[in-house]
Amino acid sequence: MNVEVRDLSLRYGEVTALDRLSFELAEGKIYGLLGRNGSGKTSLMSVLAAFRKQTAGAVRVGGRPVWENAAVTSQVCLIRDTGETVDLGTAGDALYFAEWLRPHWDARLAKELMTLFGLKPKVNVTSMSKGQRSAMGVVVGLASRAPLTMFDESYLGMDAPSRQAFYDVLLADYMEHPRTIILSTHLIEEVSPLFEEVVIIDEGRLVVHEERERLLDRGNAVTGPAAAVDAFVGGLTVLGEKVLGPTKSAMVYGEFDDAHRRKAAEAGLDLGPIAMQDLFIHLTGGPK
Ligand SMILES: Nc1ncnc2c1ncn2[C@@H]1O[C@H](COP(=O)(O)OP(=O)(O)OP(=O)(O)O)[C@@H](O)[C@H]1O
Repeated sequence: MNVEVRDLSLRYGEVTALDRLSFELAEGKIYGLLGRNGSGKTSLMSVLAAFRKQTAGAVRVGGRPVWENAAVTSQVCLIRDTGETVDLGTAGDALYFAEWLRPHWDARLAKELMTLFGLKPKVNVTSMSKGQRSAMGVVVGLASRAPLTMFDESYLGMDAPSRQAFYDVLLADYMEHPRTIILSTHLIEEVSPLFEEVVIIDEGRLVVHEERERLLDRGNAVTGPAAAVDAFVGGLTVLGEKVLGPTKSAMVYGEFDDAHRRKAAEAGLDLGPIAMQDLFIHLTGGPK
C-alpha cells in the first residue's frame, strides 16, 4: 500500500512531535525510517497505524484516510519496540488473536518462525525474556503479511544471530510477497542494506527522502598518502578522518564529479563509499 503524508503535525500538549511533515511512499518497497532520539519516528508510525490521531494535516494509506477506518487499519501492522502488543496469555494465544485480526495471516510462516526463534506456544508472553518478546513481535509482524508493515525498532532486544535471521526471513518473504515495509532503527549500518529508500526526520521535520544509493552518493571516502589527502579535501566538508601509519582516509560530504575523480586519480588517491551512519550524523546536525 502506498502512503501519503501531507502537512502532518502531531502535538502532545506543548510538545510538537511532528511538524508539517510531507512525503509519499510508493507501494511495495522497504523503507528505512531514521532519526535521532525524540525525532518523531514512533509518533509518525503511530499516526500511520491510527494508534494516534494527528493534530493537523492528512495521512492516507492506500489512498484512504486511516483514522477510524477499519478497512484500512486491518491492512496495517505496527510492531513496537516492546514486541507484540498482546500481553495476556500464552504465545499461542497471541498468535490465535493475530490470526483472527489479520486478513493475510500465514499460520505456516508463523509456526516456522516460532521454531526459528526457539519460541514455545505454551509459554506466557509476560514470562518471556526481552529478546523473546521482541522475537514474538517479529513473528506476528512477518506472518501478518500486512500490505503496510512497520517495525519500530522491534528487533532491538534480539541477539545478533536472531536479528540476522530476522533480516534474512524478512527479505526472502518480501521477495515472495512484496509489500510496503517501514523499518525504524538506530542500528543503521546493520539494517541499511535492506532499505530501498531512506526517510530521515529530525525534530519532527523531514530532512531527507531518497533512494539508498542516491543518499550514499552524497559522501565519499578519500584514501591515500596523508599529505595528498589533506591537499585534496582542503575546502571540502570533512565529516571525519582516520589515520593508519602514513595512510589517511577522510570522509567527505558532497557528490564528486568527473573532475574530482580525475584529480583524485592523478594524486594516487582511492575514492570509496562512506557509511550511511556518518551521513546520518552529519544530516541530523552532528552530536547534540
Ligand atoms: N505520550 C507522549 N506524551 C508527551 N510527549 C511525548 C509522548 N510521546 C512522545 N513524546 C514526545 O514527542 C517527541 C517525539 O517522540 P517519539 O517517541 O516519536 O520519537 P522517536 O523518534 O521515536 O524517539 P526514539 O528514537 O528515542 O524512540 C519527543 O519529544 C517525545 O518526548
